[in-house]
Amino acid sequence: MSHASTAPTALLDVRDLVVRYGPVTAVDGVSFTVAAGETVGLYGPSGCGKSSTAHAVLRLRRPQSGRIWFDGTELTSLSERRLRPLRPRLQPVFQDPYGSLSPRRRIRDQLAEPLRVHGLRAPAAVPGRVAELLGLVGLEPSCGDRFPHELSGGQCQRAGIARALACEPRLIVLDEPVSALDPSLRAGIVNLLLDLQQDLGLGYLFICHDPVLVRHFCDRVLTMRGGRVSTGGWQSG
Ligand SMILES: Nc1ncnc2c1ncn2[C@@H]1O[C@H](COP(=O)(O)OP(=O)(O)OP(=O)(O)O)[C@@H](O)[C@H]1O
Repeated sequence: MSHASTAPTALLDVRDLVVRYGPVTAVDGVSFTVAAGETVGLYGPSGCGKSSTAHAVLRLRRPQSGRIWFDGTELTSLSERRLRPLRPRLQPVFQDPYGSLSPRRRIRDQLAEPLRVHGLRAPAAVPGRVAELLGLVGLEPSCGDRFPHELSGGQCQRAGIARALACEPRLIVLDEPVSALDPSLRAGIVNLLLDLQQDLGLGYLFICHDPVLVRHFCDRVLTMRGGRVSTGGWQSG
């Protein structure tokens, strides 16, 4: 049986992905899998195609070719309408902790929104779940009453992670989630992500250009260069 016709068993299965911007080929035939509970790193220098790969996985950008399977469903051919019920299960956490949240709404309301929109909790159970989410990411209950600009960068990134968790994801795409933070705060966020993965069995696709961090954090690392994944597993630099 050929690879293309093999039924995917991984949580995420990306095959022969190609992303172009006009004449620029940003991703050139990339294939990889992420299993439930596994962290796979996409590592490489600026411009090698990491974010374009992540955006295609999140369906923020349609690839020119290739197939992306998530939890047994092929995403690339799905209409927006049929993709909608899957979206909560596949969540992003981006580099800029303030940019991931709405500046004009209290954290509590931003955590409650996906619970209501996706029907994940009955209205009466929403405040309790919001408190639970704040606790899961190590934020004081009072943080729920604040606006993003009233939180530190680290607190704000925790709130962004809580918002992703509110959707009850199976896979989180972590696009440089600590690189905008003060170095003293990074270990706290990394350890939080590792603890959450252990407790919730999450799969992580971890986009990173820091060789030390990617090695520490990931079960497997794919090194990208010029839109392609180098063969031979881990390569430094
Ligand atoms: N919207 C766009 N329009 C045109 N070219 C783009 C666009 N986004 C990315 N590119 C180009 O695609 C290539 C891959 O970029 P991409 O952002 O995916 O790489 P990256 O590894 O994530 O880099 P960085 O770490 O700097 O974000 C680069 O040559 C980049 O200039």
